[in-house]
Formats: sequence, C-alpha cells, structure tokens
Amino acid sequence: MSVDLDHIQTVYAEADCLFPEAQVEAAIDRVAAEITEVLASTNPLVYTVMNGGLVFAGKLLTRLNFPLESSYLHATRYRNTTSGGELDWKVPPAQDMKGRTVLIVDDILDEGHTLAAIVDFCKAQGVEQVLTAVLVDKLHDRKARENMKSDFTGLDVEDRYLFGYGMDYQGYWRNAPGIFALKGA
Ligand SMILES: O=P(O)(O)OC[C@H]1O[C@H](OP(=O)(O)OP(=O)(O)O)[C@H](O)[C@@H]1O
Ligand code: HPA
Repeated sequence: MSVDLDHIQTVYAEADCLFPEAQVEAAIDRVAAEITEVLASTNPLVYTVMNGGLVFAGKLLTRLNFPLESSYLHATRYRNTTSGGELDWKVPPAQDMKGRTVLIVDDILDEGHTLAAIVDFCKAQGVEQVLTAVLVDKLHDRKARENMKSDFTGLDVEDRYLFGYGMDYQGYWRNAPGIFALKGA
C-alpha cells in the first residue's frame, strides 16, 4: 500500500501535543523509580510488547539499575489502523517464564484487550507473578475488564487517538518526541 507522506506530515503539523518530551521523560523517571522499589530483588523477566512498547521500554530499561532479563513479544490488534480487532500473536514469548516474575512493558493501555491476553498467557505459563507497565493509560469506560489498570502507569491521557513515543499513526510517528493527539480525534 502506498503512503501519502504529505498526509503524514500534515497529521503531525496539525496534531495537539498533550505531553512534551520533558514531561514524558519525567513520567518515565517516576515509573522507573516505582518499578525499582517493587521489583529490584525479584530477578524479573521484562517483556517488551513490539512494536509500540519499543521506545518506552528502551528508555525505561536503562533507568532500571538492578539485575533483570529483557526479551520481547510481538502482538498486534490495530495493524496500522485506528481501531482494534482480534489479537494477532506475531511472535509469542520465547523465553521460559515458569516461576518467574514477569514485567510486561507496552506503550498504551487503551481498551486493554492486548494486555489482558498477554497477562492471561503469562499466567497460563505458570509465572510467579506478572505485572504490567504502560507509558499511557487512555481514560474511557471501554476497558476489556472492569476498572482495568496497569501496575505502573506513566501518564493518564484523554480519550483521543494518540501517537508518539512508540505509538503510531498508520505506522508513522512512533518517533515523535512527545505524546500527540490527532486533530479532531
Ligand atoms: O489496549 P488495546 O486497545 O488492546 O490497545 C493497546 C495496544 O495497541 C497497540 O498495538 P497495535 O496493535 O497497534 O500494534 P503495534 O504495537 O505494532 O502498534 C499498542 O502498542 C498496544 O499494544
Ligand atoms: O491511541 C492510540 N494510538 C496508537 N496506537 C494505539 N493503540 C491503541 N490505542 C492507540
């Protein structure tokens, strides 16, 4: 599929910046401190959810100054569109997690189907405990499970379509240096 790069540029130019880089980095500092407090002595296995979790995980991991193992899984539900469908496990977790403390790191808790399925998968593998960390939690009442929250949350964000810091618009702007909301969405 060909991409209209003029449209991609216009989307960025017209978007609202909800959280500039400095605010996002401060939130990551705080989340790293909270995770350190809870997990520093647990020898955790930290799973990044590709693709969206890449930027948050990269920034988070260098702030976690204790022994941990890092791996990744790839699950997608949006496939470069702005509304979610069935979860597609492109790369399931490869490392044995039985008996381990597992931390799942992703960019966004939106409706929560992605994180719920990953958490269920980890529990079925017999983990000791599974915790979740997201950069943003989108505030609305469409969560997959009632009162669903991640264990560690960077920023609460209004109910608009977001991009930046790992989150994409049609596969673009994961690299945007802040949390942006689409104009009119
Ligand atoms: O809470 P949910 O409504 O399930 O949505 C959150 C998920 O959606 C995005 O992934 P996406 O399927 O877009 O794949 P990507 O990571 O490759 O962008 C995001 O990275 C989360 O994993
Ligand atoms: O608002 C969003 N932006 C980008 N990716 C997403 N995946 C779920 N919600 C979003």
